[in-house]
Amino acid sequence: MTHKYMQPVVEISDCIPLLVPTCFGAEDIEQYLDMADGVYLSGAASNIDPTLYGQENLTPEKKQDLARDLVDLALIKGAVARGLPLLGICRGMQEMNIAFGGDLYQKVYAEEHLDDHREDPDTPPEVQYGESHSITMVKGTWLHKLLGDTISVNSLHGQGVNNLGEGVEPLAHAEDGLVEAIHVPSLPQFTLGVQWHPEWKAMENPDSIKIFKAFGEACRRRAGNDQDLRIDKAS
Ligand SMILES: N[C@@H](CCC(=O)NCCCC(=O)O)C(=O)O
Repeated sequence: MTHKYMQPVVEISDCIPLLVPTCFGAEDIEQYLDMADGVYLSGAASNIDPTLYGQENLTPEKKQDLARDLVDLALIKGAVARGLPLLGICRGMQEMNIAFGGDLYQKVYAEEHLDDHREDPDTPPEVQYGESHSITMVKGTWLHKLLGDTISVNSLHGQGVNNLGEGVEPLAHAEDGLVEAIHVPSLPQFTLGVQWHPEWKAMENPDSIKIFKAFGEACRRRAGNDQDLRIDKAS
């Protein structure tokens, strides 16, 4: 978990991060969840083990991280059971879809009907995380109310959501139709997965600010602590 992912959760969501190590298995997940008011799943370069969604591995040249897969799937299932808000970014959104029984395109770039959503790794980070394409929100959804009809997003992924998991619904699509945001509207809590990276320079992006604020508010509602009780705001 890098500073890039943590900073907006601290500075915009106004949450206190509690990091869950992925190297000790999922045994202690319930104890971590006892201390949490929400679950935030970051992106990462590794691909999810496709046997977890019933497919053979079509990208053996790519890194996997089964330890993270197992911990994050357990975190998602625990968060669902406990009514904890869920925010997943990029790989985190892909994990959410798999946790609900969905699957992925293992190579979005090899699908004839889809564009290549990968970054150019030979360019500087500012270029890799720069605006890449537009997405259109599904009308009538809460994300449409929050962000409007369309926004521009960055794009740094080779895989993408194909069949949606049970109860998972799309909130936004890319120009080629690829699912760019999901939620699980049958659940009472805030759920949001996004395929782009709102955490990148989030303070400079009004759409990212709205997303991280919404997550923070959902966490505070879950904690039963809507009011801002910070000492520096008390006087
Ligand atoms: N392997 C998946 C993961 C995509 C992803 O999360 N990329 C982010 C990597 C860099 C970062 O964390 O900022 C895929 O390729 O679809």
